[in-house]
Amino acid sequence: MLSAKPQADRPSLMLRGLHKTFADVVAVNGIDLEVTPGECFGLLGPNGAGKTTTIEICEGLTAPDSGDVELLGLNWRTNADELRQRIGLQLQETQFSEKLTVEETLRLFRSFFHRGITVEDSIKTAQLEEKRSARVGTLSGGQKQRLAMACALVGDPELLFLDEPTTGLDPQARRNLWDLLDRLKQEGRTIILTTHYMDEAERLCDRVAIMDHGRIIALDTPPRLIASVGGEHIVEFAATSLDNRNGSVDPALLTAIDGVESHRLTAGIHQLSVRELHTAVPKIFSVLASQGLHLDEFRTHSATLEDVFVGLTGRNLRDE
Ligand SMILES: Nc1ncnc2c1ncn2[C@@H]1O[C@H](COP(=O)(O)OP(=O)(O)OP(=O)(O)O)[C@@H](O)[C@H]1O
Repeated sequence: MLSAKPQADRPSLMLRGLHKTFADVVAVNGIDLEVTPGECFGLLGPNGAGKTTTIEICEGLTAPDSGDVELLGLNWRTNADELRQRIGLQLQETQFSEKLTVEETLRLFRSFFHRGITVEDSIKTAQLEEKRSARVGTLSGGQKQRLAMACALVGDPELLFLDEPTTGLDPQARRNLWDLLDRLKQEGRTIILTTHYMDEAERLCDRVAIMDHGRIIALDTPPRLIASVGGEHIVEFAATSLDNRNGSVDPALLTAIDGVESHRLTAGIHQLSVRELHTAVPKIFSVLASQGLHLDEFRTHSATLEDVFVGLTGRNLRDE
């Protein structure tokens, strides 16, 4: 049985003024952050935003150029041995020995820790019972990710770092990993994860920091971040004029509609954030009709963290 006991009296992670530059690339550009015990905290952002560099500095794998890192009230300069015993890491890619079995791999990792859970419990937690005697080289991508998770858990860590835990997994394997993370959260562990999947951050994280160009550009709970978009719904459409001349529509006519909170035009697609679809959509249609426009595309969706990123940067996360 897992037995993490978070200390409620101090942050599990505290970052102050963190900077890291690689040659001429500023990877981390002044990050301040506190993560509370028991929290599942997400670093979210496009490729190259600085998530991995930030998490690797936290893990003691990369030295910052400047700034302070405190984990569980300890730091890497003076408490490295103790920290290694108390945190769990899942790196973006883990190279296991292909010839070892799942059980042998976990025995090896368990031997690194003075205390922890049994190999048996770690196999059970990661639902790898059927694969205990399989060589690592024969595991599927999802099973390898679960093995990496089991290795991160075998020391019974208070604080768990997961770098893109579900990247490259099929939808079912992702859901299985989410279920495992739910169980770890219920046990009160502090989890810090990076992801570029919006749905993953929304589903798993108590709070999320959205990163871009080495900075945190927004930080809050997913519902509050999404509420910051201004409307619960996003309406997207493309329009052309009936006489095929000009499909443009004056944004002021759209933002004047009651319940339309904002308008953006990207690559010919109008994007409106809207409070209530059933009142706003008929009015959008009548504005378009009054301008002699007809719709080429029209879709709506509930606002997501992706829309928060677009609202803040004018770019899509996936464009990077
Ligand atoms: N060891 C390194 N040497 C040189 N540049 C690096 C190194 N590590 C990271 N970078 C650069 O720093 C920037 C931030 O990279 P980082 O991997 O932290 O971003 P990320 O948000 O984790 O992206 P991804 O989602 O693609 O992993 C990028 O421009 C990257 O190319």
